[in-house]
Amino acid sequence: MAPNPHIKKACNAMKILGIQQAKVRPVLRKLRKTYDDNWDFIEDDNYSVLIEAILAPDDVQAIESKKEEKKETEDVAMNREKKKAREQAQLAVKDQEDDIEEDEAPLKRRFRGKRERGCDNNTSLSSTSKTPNKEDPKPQEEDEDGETTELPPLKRYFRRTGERGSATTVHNKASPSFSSAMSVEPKERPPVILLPAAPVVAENDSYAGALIIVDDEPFTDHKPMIPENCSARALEMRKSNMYVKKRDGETDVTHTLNDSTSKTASGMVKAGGESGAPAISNELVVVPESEISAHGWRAFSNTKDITVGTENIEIPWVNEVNGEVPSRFRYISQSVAFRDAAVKSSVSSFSDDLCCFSCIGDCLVSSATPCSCTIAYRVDGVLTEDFLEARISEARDQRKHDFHFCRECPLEKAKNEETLEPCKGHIKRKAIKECWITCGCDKICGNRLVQKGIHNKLEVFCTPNGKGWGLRTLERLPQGAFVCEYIGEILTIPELYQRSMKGESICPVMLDALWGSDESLEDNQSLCLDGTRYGNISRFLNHRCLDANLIEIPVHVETPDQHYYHLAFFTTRVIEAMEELTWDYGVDFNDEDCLMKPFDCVCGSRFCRNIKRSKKAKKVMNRA
Ligand SMILES: C[S@@+](CC[C@H](N)C(=O)[O-])C[C@H]1O[C@@H](n2cnc3c(N)ncnc32)[C@H](O)[C@@H]1O
Repeated sequence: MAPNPHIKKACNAMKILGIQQAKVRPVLRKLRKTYDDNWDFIEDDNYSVLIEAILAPDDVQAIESKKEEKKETEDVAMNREKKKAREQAQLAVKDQEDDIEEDEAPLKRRFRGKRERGCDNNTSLSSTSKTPNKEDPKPQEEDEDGETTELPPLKRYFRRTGERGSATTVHNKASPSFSSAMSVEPKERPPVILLPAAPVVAENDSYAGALIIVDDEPFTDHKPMIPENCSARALEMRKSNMYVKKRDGETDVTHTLNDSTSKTASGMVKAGGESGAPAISNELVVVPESEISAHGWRAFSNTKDITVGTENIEIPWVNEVNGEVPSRFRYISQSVAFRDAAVKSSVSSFSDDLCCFSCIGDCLVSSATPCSCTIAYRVDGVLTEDFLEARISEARDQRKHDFHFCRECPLEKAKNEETLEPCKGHIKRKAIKECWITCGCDKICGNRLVQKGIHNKLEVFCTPNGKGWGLRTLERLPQGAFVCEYIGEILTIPELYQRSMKGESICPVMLDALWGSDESLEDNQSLCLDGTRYGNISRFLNHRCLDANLIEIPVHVETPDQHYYHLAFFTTRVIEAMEELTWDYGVDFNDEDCLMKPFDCVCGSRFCRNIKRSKKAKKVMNRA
């Protein structure tokens, strides 16, 4: 029988608190009986019922009535028992902490790829993933016991007195044991922030669940994080997660977990409940505040919309696997040139033959003049079957690959080696040309699809099989549908190499569809996109060898200059709701020169290129 995912989730949550599975399971069994298998109750409020029941196992019945009581008086702060339970749990964590070798700053850990632990999988294509059994391409199954050697996330982020690294202070009057476990008193206290590992989603509010400690910084800097029009409901929902520390005139006023009102000097935010005792969050992460921008904050805390309002629709993120949050990046919905890239978008550079000057209305439906731009879209907003099939077969069938070869390949030149290696070739790709403002048609024209942006319901989620974060659709998508564009910084190839040389994480996609067709490609014309620092949801798309459900197609919109184009992802087949979206990065897992840091592919495709196969199997694959 398949393991019950709720049980696994509960055990994982308890493991984070240092409570072993053996203790959890029997109590869970009791609770399930008591609650008629209603997991909502058990999972509510970060398993508070379960924690209580574990620490007072004979009291399940009492807990139930307590729970009801709590429901009635929604804002009454957590009762003593619960607080005690949490303190004890924190203490347990603290005790285990002694074994941990602390050798790097907590923030680094948070942002660095930690594929082994699930989702802290820095988006960069250059991080290393969990090493799977290369002989077994199957995505790694969730394995309860398989994680026993790993450190629970909570432990990793807590520091203790006297430890190295950036010192942090967390005052916690409500929970002395917790406080003492975390207090470090350096000569100069740097500002710190507590991140809730699993932020709360607030309904009808764009801000949710962040927890702030502002120290020695004007509070106004953090204003965007706590909108003044924040709803009472949102405040309530966050009360268990938000604490504000503020320098109030000459006095350093610390509003702590135990304060009756956590109120800023300006009176802007009241984080405490009516009872005056905000609950302690059991999944706090201490990070130096100095390294988190206000924008970064929004990205972390807003589970409801990772795009921070920049897209047509909200795109939530969820983590049902562990307590990690997505790595820091700035969300942008349009690519931006980093520095040297020659990207020219001017109306004057469009000659009449580059646009459908004489079209009227919608180019896809008006038949008076055949539109010179349209080649790919159908009136129902998807790619024509012929166009899509041709692109898929070009991409997947190596025999149909048509290559351009550069005289001096930008990729080879950027290596700065003594001898210039010959170009390895760039696949010729047919591009879509969309109508633009220079065309005669209307804005509603069906040949303006990619430029209108994302319109499907998508979600960023933590994959359960070691790939880190991924992107999935929340609705059924037809074949040939536009999903999203690869957005990032537009870099020249020399700029990309500079980043790579510095050891920076990079997540590049080459815009090389026309390299080699142009005899004299200048340095500032050989371009790529890097979504690491600035990017959109496409930075969460994971790789799948060959039979991915998305394909990337070049799209020209506002730049007749062919060196820069948009790279848009379309569905290769019907995709059901909740399916992960993937594309074939085109990585050669044997290429040691590859700019992208290698990862061990767990795509699960039977065509996976990262598996050592017998010659016979390879032949079969090539024939497929
Ligand atoms: C563009 S990012 C994709 C998002 C990423 N999973 C994250 O958590 O931010 C690319 C990185 O994801 C991981 N990844 C993507 N596809 C993978 C696969 N098929 N198998 C293992 N890791 C994968 C690799 O670490 C890769 O460097």
